[in-house]
Amino acid sequence: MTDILFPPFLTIALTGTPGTGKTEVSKKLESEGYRILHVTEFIKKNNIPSERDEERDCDVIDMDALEEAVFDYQQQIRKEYNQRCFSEELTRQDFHKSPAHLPVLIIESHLAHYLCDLSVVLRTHPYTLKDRLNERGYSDKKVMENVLAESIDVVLCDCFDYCRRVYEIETTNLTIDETADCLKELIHALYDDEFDIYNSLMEKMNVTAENIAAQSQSGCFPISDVLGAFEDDGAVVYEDGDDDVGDYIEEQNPILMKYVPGQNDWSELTE
Ligand SMILES: Nc1ncnc2c1ncn2[C@@H]1O[C@H](COP(=O)(O)OP(=O)(O)O)[C@@H](O)[C@H]1O
Repeated sequence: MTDILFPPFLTIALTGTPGTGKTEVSKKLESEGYRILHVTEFIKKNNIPSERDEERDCDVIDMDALEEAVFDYQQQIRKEYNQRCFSEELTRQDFHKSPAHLPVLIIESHLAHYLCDLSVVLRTHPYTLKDRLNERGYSDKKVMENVLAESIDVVLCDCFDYCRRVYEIETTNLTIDETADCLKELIHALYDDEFDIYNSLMEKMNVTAENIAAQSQSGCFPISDVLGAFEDDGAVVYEDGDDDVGDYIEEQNPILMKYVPGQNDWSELTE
């Protein structure tokens, strides 16, 4: 029962230097029913403030405002998901049967790793990236800035500063569909892995369906409320921000895994 009442809802960043395929790959997943938040569209829709940097030919976003708006959005879809999960009595097995049943939101943007603590970085060989960005009509300066950033792992290094788990998919010799397949394989395995960690935390804290039922009519409420309630009873809560489970396993990290087609076994993510 506990898994029905408390499915962890994962938010995963799909990040990478511009031109590495984030938009195309996420659109492919979206067409199959996965939940995707495209940050560029989200910024426009929610009127997130930004300033134009003419010299670098880009917009500088107010990250605090973006973070707040994304957090509100996550809360909303997490609540919708929990209600659905409860009313349809979804089980752990169901989560993998349809993308709509999987409690995962993918945030797609070169800024996404500032908003999540799990990230997947798409990588592309700088020569290939250069061609793609030229085709996009970027100025020589902007092409070089991005190609250099890809060469020296700028996004990857940022991920290590901001995220507790980091995965790379080398896409240079993959098609968009193949990259999307790698990503799907990874997020399903990652979800199972996080689920096990989450359950072990629940067990440690003696959070059972009976305990929860005693506290809530519906069984649908934010995990922070539950953790708070058990903390009042003397339970130890690993907390540093809003991701309690994340902090619990923080000592294992940072972890970096690279996707090698045909060789990865995502079922053993933590090893
Ligand atoms: N794996 C790939 N193979 C071939 N072309 C790709 C691949 N990934 C992306 N592209 C092409 O590169 C360009 C940039 O892709 P896009 O998804 O817009 O990147 P991003 O969102 O990371 O900036 C597009 O024209 C896209 O079709």
